[in-house]
Amino acid sequence: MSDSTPPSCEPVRIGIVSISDRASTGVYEDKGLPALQDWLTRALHNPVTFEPRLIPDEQALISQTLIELVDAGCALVLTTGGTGPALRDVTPEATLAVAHKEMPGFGEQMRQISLAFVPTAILSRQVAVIRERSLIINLPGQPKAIAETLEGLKNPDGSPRVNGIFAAVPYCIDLIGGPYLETRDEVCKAFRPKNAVRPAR
Ligand SMILES: Nc1ncnc2c1ncn2[C@@H]1O[C@H](COP(=O)(O)OP(=O)(O)OP(=O)(O)O)[C@@H](O)[C@H]1O
Ligand SMILES: Nc1nc2c(c(=O)[nH]1)N[C@H]1C(S)=C(S)[C@@H](COP(=O)(O)O)O[C@H]1N2
Repeated sequence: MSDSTPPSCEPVRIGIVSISDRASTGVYEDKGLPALQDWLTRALHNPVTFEPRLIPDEQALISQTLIELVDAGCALVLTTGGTGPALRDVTPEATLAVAHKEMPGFGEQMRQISLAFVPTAILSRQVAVIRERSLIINLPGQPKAIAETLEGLKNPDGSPRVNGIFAAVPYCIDLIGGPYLETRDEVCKAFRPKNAVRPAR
């Protein structure tokens, strides 16, 4: 726990899944897992136990991995890669196959944010779902897309220009009975309705 960790911070287990045929077979170095871990470590005060997985674009294996991570107690699972239109891109199908509820707002907002960065943002079919007490979110495979979609776009003075999707993640996890996530405002200011904000202890 770092010095800046509020004393009340609950520990959280987070699954991070990089889905790439080439990174998983060593054709190129995987940059997805380090990017996910770095961003989440910067954004969260909570002590995090990461559950990292690097797997190829195989639908059954992706679904099985997501189920295992939920069963292992991950309150949040973030995937990167395999959301596009290519024949091997099946991450959304594998995610929907394990869904108990769909959360379409996350995909809609991520495509909106990504349009501020690349015109091909509309090619990402990314989805988010709830399975049991876990929120599973697909992010695009470009490593830089991870911070872009989670954090959004900032003005030169650091104020948010387009809200990243992570702003809504802590309250979503509250609502499914997970740990209370506390973010570093300079990276991502989480939004909760007033009655859901826990007073500092
Ligand atoms: N895990 C990763 N590590 C590093 N770069 C990646 C990774 N995943 C994707 N990229 C980069 O982002 C681009 C788009 O990602 P996408 O998920 O569409 O990969 P892809 O073209 O289907 O190939 P693969 O599944 O073999 O990574 C890739 O071509 C690659 O340059
Ligand atoms: N923020 C952001 N979103 C992005 C991109 C990006 O570079 N940044 N790349 C786009 C591209 S080129 C594609 S093909 C789709 C799907 O990417 P994936 O198959 O790597 O998941 O994500 C899109 N979304």
